Amino acid sequence: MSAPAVIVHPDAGLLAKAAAARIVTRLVDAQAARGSASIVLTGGGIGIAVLAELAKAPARDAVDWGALDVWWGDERYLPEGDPERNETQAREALLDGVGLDPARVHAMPAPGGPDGGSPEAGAERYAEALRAAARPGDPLGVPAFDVCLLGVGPDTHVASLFPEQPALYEEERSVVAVHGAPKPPPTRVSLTLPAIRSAAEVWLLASGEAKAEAVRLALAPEAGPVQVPAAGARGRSRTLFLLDRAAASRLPEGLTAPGLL
Ligand SMILES: O=C1O[C@H](COP(=O)(O)O)[C@@H](O)[C@H](O)[C@H]1O
Repeated sequence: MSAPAVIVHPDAGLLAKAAAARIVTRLVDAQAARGSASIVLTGGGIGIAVLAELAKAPARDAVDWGALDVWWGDERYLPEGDPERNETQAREALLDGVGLDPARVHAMPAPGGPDGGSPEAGAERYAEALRAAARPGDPLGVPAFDVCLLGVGPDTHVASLFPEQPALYEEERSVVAVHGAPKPPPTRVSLTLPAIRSAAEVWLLASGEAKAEAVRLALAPEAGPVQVPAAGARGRSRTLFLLDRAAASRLPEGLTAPGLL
């Protein structure tokens, strides 16, 4: 697991633009090296703002969108097309406007699909799709995503992994159903921390004063992932905290890159 690096932008708007530019570079580099790329999307305010900026980015078509696998870190277990689904919001912000291969857009399950209304069955089906995309030897049967985006909640949750919930003890499964989430809706589907850690790069996004304490805790050396899920989200080769000044306002001096605060 990589040690986190912190990059601070002046405000949420610039954070979203800079993260979008960084995604273009990351995907273009991966496609130049291997011919294809993969990304894990997040929901949430700043996560969707980044996708909207990506849709407007002048360099966006440097990405070969048809050679990109799109996965999700979590989904709110709501019917397909529901405006609160992370998938619906991502489609509106970006996905419907670029030339993705529909077979490579791996939406998480919804009630009413082939799972008989069971989020557990949906989670297992998603884990199977991950296994099918993984290479032999990939731990847990999860592909080594080029980049996994994660919003950080004010309670330090990432994906749909909320503090102290059973999903945080999961070591065998890559995808789980979540019941009783403290943020609506209560039923969700989520990658587990071991699955998130299979990503080459994990980028945690946070903006606004309401996230400042969560960000501080996520970077505190003593934080454990059961109490502070964001502290357990790390990439194999790189972990970035992409913040605005307000979200970074409680970090100790010396943790942020010089000249950026
Ligand atoms: O419900 C969710 O919340 C988190 C964070 O959202 P934010 O609006 O506080 O940034 C998000 O990362 C997750 O994907 C989503 O399902």
